[in-house]
Amino acid sequence: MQAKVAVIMGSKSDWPTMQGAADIMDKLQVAYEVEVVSAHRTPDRLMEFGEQAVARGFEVIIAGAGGAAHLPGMVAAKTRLPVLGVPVQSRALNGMDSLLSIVQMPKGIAVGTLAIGEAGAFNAGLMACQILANNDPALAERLEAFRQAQTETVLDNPDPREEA
Ligand SMILES: Nc1c(C(=O)O)ncn1[C@@H]1O[C@H](COP(=O)(O)O)[C@@H](O)[C@H]1O
Repeated sequence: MQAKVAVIMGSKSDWPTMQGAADIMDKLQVAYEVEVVSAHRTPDRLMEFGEQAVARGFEVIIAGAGGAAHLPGMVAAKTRLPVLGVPVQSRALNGMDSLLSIVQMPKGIAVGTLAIGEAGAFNAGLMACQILANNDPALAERLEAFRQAQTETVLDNPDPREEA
């Protein structure tokens, strides 16, 4: 299946966080590719990735990075594809550095910034699915079913003192 989502990250050490995006895309049967690309450590690779992303058939890019997280903004600068930025939780500053590096883009180059950490990565994957579902009725159905099941789990377990 042609992967329409690219999940890129600044380092292998980001994978435990970025796996959240993979988890929901696996669940919703959306194909993706995963690559380490770093604006700082592999700048030429980043430029090449950004230049070739449309031709490779991607429709959404999820980019996770921690600390001085320039990757999402830089890849957004090189492609018209929507970029979803995931701030990876850094040890020194708890991810506030990552968040602020990603969220405050200059007007004219957009990055959709998600929450810090694995939940943000999961939601980035979910949002990628929501974008693709606009042109994929079968995926839209799977998304509706996922949302319905989530709602039912909450409604079926209203007592906060009991295990879900
Ligand atoms: N923020 C960036 C970029 C980038 O923005 O291009 N490249 C690597 N990094 C980040 O450095 C952190 C530490 O990386 P190491 O664990 O490899 O030292 C990672 O969270 C990575 O995303």
